[in-house]
Amino acid sequence: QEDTEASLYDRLGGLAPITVVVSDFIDILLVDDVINANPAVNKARERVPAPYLKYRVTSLVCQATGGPCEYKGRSMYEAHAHLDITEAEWDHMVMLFTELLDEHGVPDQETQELLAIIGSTKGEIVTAEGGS
Ligand code: HEM
Repeated sequence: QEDTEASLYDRLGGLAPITVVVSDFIDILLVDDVINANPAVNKARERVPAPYLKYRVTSLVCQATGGPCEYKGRSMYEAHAHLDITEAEWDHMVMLFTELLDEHGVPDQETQELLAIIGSTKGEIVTAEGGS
């Protein structure tokens, strides 16, 4: 990446479009049957307010894309270890995210960069041992 290239944050249009995509994405995950089949995730859904999650995920994405936010939440491992997230649930989440970016008209280059950022967290988030 050249120094002169705009940050991913700027190319996505800044905080307003990022908040919309994050909000839509969390709304989709909260009612998704595959994700909610995980009992620990389903339970967390009742305990953790959606607006809180949207705020935290937005500040993380804003920071990771080069925006002016500072993520102050837990590490990805601390936030997800108790959820026993499987590889299959992860793959399903990535599929839903990719579809959503397409619906919002996010171009291919920016989509690939966002998927790379998400992908870099997989090792901390997918902690389930077996299939389930
Ligand atoms: C299948 C994939 C995922 C599922 C099912 C999932 C689900 C959840 C749930 C249920 C919580 C609340 C946990 C609790 O407080 O008990 C949470 C927190 C969070 N997740 Fe995820 N997550 C996934 C992937 C991701 C990814 C890819 C990111 C960002 C790259 C992310 C960012 C966060 C953040 C920032 C929090 C809040 C941390 C805090 O409270 O300090 N999650 N997630």
